[in-house]
Amino acid sequence: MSDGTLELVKVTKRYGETVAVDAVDLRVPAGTYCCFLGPSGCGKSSTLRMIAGHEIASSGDILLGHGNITNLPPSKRGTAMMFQNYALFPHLTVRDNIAFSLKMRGQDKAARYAKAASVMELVDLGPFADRMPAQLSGGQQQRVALARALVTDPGILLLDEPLSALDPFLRLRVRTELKRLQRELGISFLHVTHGQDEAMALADLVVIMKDGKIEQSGTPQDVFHRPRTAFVARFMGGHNVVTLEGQPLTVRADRIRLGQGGEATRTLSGEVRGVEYQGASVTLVIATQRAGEITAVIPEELYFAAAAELGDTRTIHWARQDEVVLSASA
Ligand SMILES: Nc1ncnc2c1ncn2[C@@H]1O[C@H](COP(=O)(O)OP(=O)(O)OP(=O)(O)O)[C@@H](O)[C@H]1O
Repeated sequence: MSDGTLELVKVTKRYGETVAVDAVDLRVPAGTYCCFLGPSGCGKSSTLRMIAGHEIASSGDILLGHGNITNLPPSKRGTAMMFQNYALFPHLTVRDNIAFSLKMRGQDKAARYAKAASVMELVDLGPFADRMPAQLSGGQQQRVALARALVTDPGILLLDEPLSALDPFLRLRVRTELKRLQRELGISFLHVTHGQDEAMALADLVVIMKDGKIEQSGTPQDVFHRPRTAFVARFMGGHNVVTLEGQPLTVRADRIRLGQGGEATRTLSGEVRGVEYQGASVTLVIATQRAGEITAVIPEELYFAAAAELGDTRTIHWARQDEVVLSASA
């Protein structure tokens, strides 16, 4: 297995007039679970495909371990990619699907079947070795795709929306499984997703992209506690973005409380526009004059001590230390 620290240096991808990835710099230390997060079209998949070698960078350098892999063919990079649609060969058994790339590399049958068996064990596919892909469930097909990517002992595994085809229940299970595998293998996983909850649950490093650029990167806690821009705060969810005294700032919805605040708090009042019971908490939307609509997530017992009806006027407050000042951005 190669040393897997990945570095992108001013990596750019242009498709004609479109700049899909714009001079991106990023360092992913070996053994990191890294999630690329961002809205559709922000350049996540293009970045991944350039790392995999399925696209060639228009400019910039991609370094893996000690080597510059920018222009190497995919099979020489020490990376492997798991595709969204799995791309399994329908006429090959699970075992032969998994062993296929070893065959392409000229390994003899005994060696490639032995390796395929060890990877099948890793992802619990042993009992299905002789089945055809059409005889597998969606979750099992997904594990074959995963095993097929891992069979070459990559230094980095690239996953493009690996969970998007699964139902919500299976998605959670496979998510746990991916994290376990990444820890067990000790290699970096680079995982493209639309889902902030997926990124928060899995990542050591979250990279939030917008318009081909990295808007912010850091641990999930960093990004959630200290979003730098309104875009990041909104994209991560659970935040209010307001402008008070000319200063854009964000405060988490779960940091807002009902009633008058004391020292070092910000107090506002407004009309209750929405009340949603969510079990452990109640979500209120309060239309304030000074800061527009504020969403407050109030623990159930605090809410029912002073329940609100639509149209009521309510005072809310938050601690100033819970405010995060935002830098100018869309
Ligand atoms: N082969 C291509 N030819 C031309 N334009 C492309 C090509 N691939 C991607 N693009 C454009 O590049 C931009 C980034 O696309 P990319 O697929 O990297 O985004 P993404 O963040 O992965 O989006 P999604 O989440 O929808 O998959 C988009 O504007 C897209 O239309």
